[in-house]
Amino acid sequence: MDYLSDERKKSDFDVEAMKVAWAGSIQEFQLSDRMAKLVANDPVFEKFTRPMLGRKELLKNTLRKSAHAWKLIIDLRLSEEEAKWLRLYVDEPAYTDLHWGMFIPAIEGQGTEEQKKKWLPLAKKMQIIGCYAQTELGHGSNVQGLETTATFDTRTDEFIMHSPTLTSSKWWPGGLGKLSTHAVVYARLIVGGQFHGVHGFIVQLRSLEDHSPLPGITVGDIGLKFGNGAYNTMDNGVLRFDHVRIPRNQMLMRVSQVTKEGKIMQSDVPRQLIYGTMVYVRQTIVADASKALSRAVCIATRYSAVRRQFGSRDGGPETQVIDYKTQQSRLFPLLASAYAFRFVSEWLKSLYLDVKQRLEANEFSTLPEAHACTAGLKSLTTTATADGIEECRKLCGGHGYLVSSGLPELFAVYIPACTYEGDNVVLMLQVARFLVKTVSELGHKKPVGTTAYMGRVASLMQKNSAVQTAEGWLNPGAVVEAFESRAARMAVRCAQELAKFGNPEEGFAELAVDLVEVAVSHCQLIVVTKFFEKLQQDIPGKGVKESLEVLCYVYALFLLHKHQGDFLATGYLTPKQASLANAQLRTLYSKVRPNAIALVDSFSYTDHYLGSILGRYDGNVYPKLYEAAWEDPLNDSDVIDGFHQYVQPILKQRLHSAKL
Ligand SMILES: CC/C=C\C/C=C\C/C=C\C/C=C\C/C=C\C/C=C\CCCCC(=O)SCCNC(=O)CCNC(=O)[C@H](O)C(C)(C)COP(=O)(O)OP(=O)(O)OC[C@H]1O[C@@H](n2cnc3c(N)ncnc32)[C@H](O)[C@@H]1OP(=O)(O)O
Ligand SMILES: Cc1cc2nc3c(=O)[nH]c(=O)nc-3n(C[C@H](O)[C@H](O)[C@H](O)COP(=O)(O)OP(=O)(O)OC[C@H]3O[C@@H](n4cnc5c(N)ncnc54)[C@H](O)[C@@H]3O)c2cc1C
Repeated sequence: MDYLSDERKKSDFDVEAMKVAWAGSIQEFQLSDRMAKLVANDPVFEKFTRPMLGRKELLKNTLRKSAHAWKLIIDLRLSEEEAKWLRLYVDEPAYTDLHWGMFIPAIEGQGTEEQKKKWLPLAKKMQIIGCYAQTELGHGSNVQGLETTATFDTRTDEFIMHSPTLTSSKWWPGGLGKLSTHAVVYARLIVGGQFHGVHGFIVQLRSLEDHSPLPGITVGDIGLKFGNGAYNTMDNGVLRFDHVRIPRNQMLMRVSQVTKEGKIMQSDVPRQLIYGTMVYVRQTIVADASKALSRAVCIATRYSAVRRQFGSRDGGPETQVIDYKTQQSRLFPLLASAYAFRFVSEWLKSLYLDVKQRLEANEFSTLPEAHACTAGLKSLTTTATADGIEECRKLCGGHGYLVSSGLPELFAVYIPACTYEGDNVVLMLQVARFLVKTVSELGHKKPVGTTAYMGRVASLMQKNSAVQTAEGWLNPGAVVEAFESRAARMAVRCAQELAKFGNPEEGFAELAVDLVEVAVSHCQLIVVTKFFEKLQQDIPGKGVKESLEVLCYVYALFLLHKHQGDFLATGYLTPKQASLANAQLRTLYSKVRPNAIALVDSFSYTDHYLGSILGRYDGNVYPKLYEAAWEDPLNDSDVIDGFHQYVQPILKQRLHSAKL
C-alpha cells in the first residue's frame, strides 16, 4: 500500500523528467539508478544494524563491504564513474575514500610524469593502499606550521622523515590508522640546514607482506568519534616517524625538485599547487552536500506528509504537519537549497575540470578563482547542510531522534564536513582575501568569472531596488541585482575600513568577522546566479522548469529574508521591499506544497540509501516503527540481563524498609 499516493497525484510536473534534471543527464541518471539498485539488492550492503556494532566488529564489517565492492568493480568491469556511484550508495565511509579521493589525486596533481608512471598503476590496482597525511596533533589549518621534517641527506641520496615533537604526530588522516600501506606525508623540506616550505612525500608505512609497521614507524587509530556507527567505520590515524629513510625520488617533485647534490630547483609551477588536492576534494564535498541535504529533506518531507497533529473537526482527519506554514517555512527552503547545491556543484565541477586541464598544460591563471570558489562553496554548503540535517530532525518531532529515522547517523557522519578539508571559517577568510584583492585591483584589472559583477561596482553602489510589488520579486534581474549589490557594497565597505589600518594584516585580523560576512554574501550570490543560469538551459519535461523556477525563487528570497539586515544596512532595499519579498515567499511555499513529495521522489533514492523508516517511499511509517522497536536487542527477553543482579536487590530493599 502506498500511503503517499494521494500526495503523488497532486504534483503537476513530470517526475521522471525531473529525475533526469536532478541527475544532470539521462546517461548519468541511468548510471546512478543502476548502481543504486545493485547496492540495494545486495545483502552484503545491509546497514540497519551498523549503529549497534562495537568498533572492531564495525570496522571488520566495513572491510567486508569494501572488499565486496571491489570484487563487484572488477567482476562487472565497472567504470570509474560507476565505481563512484557504487561508493555513494554503499553509504559507509571507508579507507578506500581517502585512497581514491586524496592519495591518488595527490600523486596525479603533484607528481612528475616518472612518479605517476611508477605509483599510479600500483595504487589503481590497489596493490598499495594510500592515505593523505597532512594534519598533525598541533596543526591542521596552518599547513605551513606543520612540524614533521624531511631532511635531505646528500651522502645517501635519501630524505629522513622525522617527528621531532609530540605535536608533530600526524593525527586524523583517514585510512591511516589500520589500513594504509603508504601515505602522502606533508613535511617541512630541509636541505643544507635550510627550510624550503612544506612538500608531499610518498612514504611506505606497513609491510606489503604481513601489514606490520615498518621500522621507525609508530602508527595506530586515534579512537572513537562522534555518534554510533557514523564516521567510526573510518580508521582515522596517528603516525610518528623516528628517522625513517626514503629515497629522494619519493618527494612529489612537480612543484620543486631536489637534486642529488642537494640543490633546490623551482619549476614554473606555483607553490600553491601543493594545495591542489584540496581544491579537487572541496569540489567533491560540494556535490556531497547536495546529496546529504536532499536525503535529510526527503525523509522530513515524506514524514511531514504522513504525520498529522491537531486540526480535526467533526471527526475528520487531523492536519498533515506539512500543511502548517511554519513547517513549510523551515522545510521548503531546505528543499530548495538541496536543488541549489546540486546545480552549483554541477557548475563547480565544470570549473574544476577546466582548471585541471589548464594546470596539466602548465596554465595557472585561473587557479586563484578556483581556490576561492571551491573553498567558499565548500564552506557555505557544508554549513547549511549540517544545520539543515539537524533542522530536518526537529521537523520530524520525537521520532526524528530515533536512530531508525536515519537522521542521527546522517548528522553524525556529515558534521565533520564543516571541519575537514578546511575549517569553514578559515576557508571563508581565504575567500575574503581573494575579494579584498579583487577590490584593490579594480582600477587596473578587470574582474572576471564570479567576480565580474565587481566591474560594475559604481552602478551597483548607486542603484537601488526598483521592486514595487510582491510579484515584482519574480524577476531574475531584480533578484540577482539585489544579491550583487549587497555583495559589492559589503566588500567595498570592508575594503574602506581595511584601508584605515596602517598594517593590512592587522586590519584583516581586526575585521575578520565582517570579512567572513562579505565572503558569505559573495558565495550566496554565486549559488543564486548559477541556479538562474541553470534555468536558462533547455530542461525538458512537463512542468519541470516551472517547478525549478519556484524553488530558485524560494532559495533566493529565503536568503534575502534571512539576511535582510545586510540588504537594508547596505541601503539597497527599503523595509517595504524586504517585506514584499517575504510576502512573495509565502505565496511560493503554497506553490511548492502540492509538488513537495514529487520533488523529493525526483532524487530517486532507494529505501536502502535513505536508511529511514520515516522516509520510506510507501509512507508506511507507524507499523514499521512499531516492528523495528521489537527488533532491538533489549527486547530479546522480557527481563533484561543485569536486572536480577543490580535492580532486584534495590526493589527488595524497598520492600524490606516498607515492612519496617
Ligand atoms: C575505481 C574507483 C573506485 C572507487 C572510488 C571510491 C571512492 C572514492 C572516490 C571519491 C571520493 C572523493 C572524495 C572523498 C574524499 C574524501 C572526503 C571524505 C573525507 C574527507 C577527508 C578530509 C581530508 C582532510 O581534511 S585533508 C586536510 C585538509 N586540510 C586543510 O584543508 C587545511 C586548511 N588550510 C589551508 O588550506 C591553508 O593552509 C590555508 C589556505 C588556510 C593557509 O595557507 P598559507 O599559510 O599558505 O597562507 P596564505 O598566505 O593564506 O596562502 C598562500 C597563497 O596560497 C593560496 N592558496 C591557499 N590554498 C590554496 C589552494 N587550495 N589552492 C590554490 N591556492 C591556494 C592563497 O590564496 C594564497 O595566494 P596569494 O596569491 O599568495 O594570496
Ligand atoms: C573526520 C575528519 C577526517 C579528517 N581526515 C583528514 C585526512 O584524511 N587527512 C588530513 O590530513 N587531515 C584530516 N582531517 C583533519 C582536518 O583537515 C583538520 O581538522 C581541519 O583542517 C581543521 O584544522 P584544525 O583541526 O587544526 O582546526 P583548528 O585550526 O585548530 O581550528 C580550531 C578553531 O580555530 C579557528 N581558527 C583557526 N585558524 C583560524 C584563523 N586563522 N582565523 C580565525 N579562526 C581560526 C577555527 O575556525 C576553529 O573554530 C580530518 C578531520 C576530521 C574531523
